[in-house]
Amino acid sequence: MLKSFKLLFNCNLVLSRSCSGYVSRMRYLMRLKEDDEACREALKSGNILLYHKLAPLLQKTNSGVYKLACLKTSDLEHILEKVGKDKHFVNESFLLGCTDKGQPQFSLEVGDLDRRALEQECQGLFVDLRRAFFMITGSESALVAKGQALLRWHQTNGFCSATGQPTIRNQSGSFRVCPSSGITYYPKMAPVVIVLVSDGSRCLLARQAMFPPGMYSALSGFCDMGESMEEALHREVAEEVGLEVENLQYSGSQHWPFPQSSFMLACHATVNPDKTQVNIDTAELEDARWFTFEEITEALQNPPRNPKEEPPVFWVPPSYAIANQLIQEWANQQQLSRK
Ligand SMILES: NC(=O)C1=CN([C@@H]2O[C@H](COP(=O)(O)OP(=O)(O)OC[C@H]3O[C@@H](n4cnc5c(N)ncnc54)[C@H](O)[C@@H]3O)[C@@H](O)[C@H]2O)C=CC1
Ligand SMILES: [Mg+2]
Repeated sequence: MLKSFKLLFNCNLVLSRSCSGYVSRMRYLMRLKEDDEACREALKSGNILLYHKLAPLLQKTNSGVYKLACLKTSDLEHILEKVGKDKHFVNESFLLGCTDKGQPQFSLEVGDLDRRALEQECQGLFVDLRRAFFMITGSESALVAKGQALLRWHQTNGFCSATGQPTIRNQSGSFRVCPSSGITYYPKMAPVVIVLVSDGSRCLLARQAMFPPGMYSALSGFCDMGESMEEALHREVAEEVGLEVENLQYSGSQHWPFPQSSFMLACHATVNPDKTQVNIDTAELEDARWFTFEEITEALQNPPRNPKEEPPVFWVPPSYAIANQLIQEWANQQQLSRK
């Protein structure tokens, strides 16, 4: 018994020595997800992102730009006590990941506490997430989006759909379980296709009535049950603008926290340049138009910077959104083909 234990112990040592930093971090996170005690321990030396009614806390740096606020657990405990909350409230946090240096990261919803008092104590500002995407970097955006999505999922999955009984979270928040039925619920994302359609020299962008004024994006839509990505993509373009696309080219994927966590699958596609007449489904879209390379270049170079200022007449989603990536790729391709 002792011999086999020693062997196992040595194997683990060899494994951890031979593992790359990335592999070690992933193994560490895997353990935190599954081991409540280890996760509680990690929280003590972790960083926490704060959300007030799902709006993340940002802090202004000395250079005047905003960054995502990552509070040390011990500092947050102190702040909570100052605003009249028990410091053990930090244990409600959910595990998000860890930094390159192995520092665990968590998210915590503080919507029941006084927003102004917290902003003052933390020297920050709770900002609507869509607005925050224009204010922080890409890697911060991915983390803050994940944090919000996880909080929202837990807020809306507090009861078992089979028994109606309350579900209980594990310490990391990687699942909830109904003690009555034994059903385990895991956080979910809905698959969504997004496609930038080109006729060779122009690209097709559309807007929904709910978009902010002037913003146009690539065509998108939720996958139906049983559909492949390709089928969903052909169907969505046909439904929304009455066109048949060909030459699908996969570009990439992204988690998107709205409306309830989407898994975005992004592609390029083309239409026959002789068949570009759009026929809009007005129940879904307010407008859909073909944009030239010059219009796209101008929009990419002039994103709206200050939400208080009048936005440009035509603009595209922020650089973090995968729609922006598709538009960038198309513009780069056009530039190359024009040389
Ligand atoms: N990250 C990015 O660059 C972009 C992300 N998106 C996201 O993609 C999502 C889907 O795009 P839409 O064009 O609005 O989809 P859509 O064209 O399928 O229309 C939305 C409608 O689909 C129905 N629907 C079907 N399954 C649904 C589900 N699982 N959840 C919610 N509604 C469902 C509802 O009636 C809803 O009103 C948007 O909510 C948006 O957040 C959209 C464009 C760019
Ligand atoms: Mg759509």
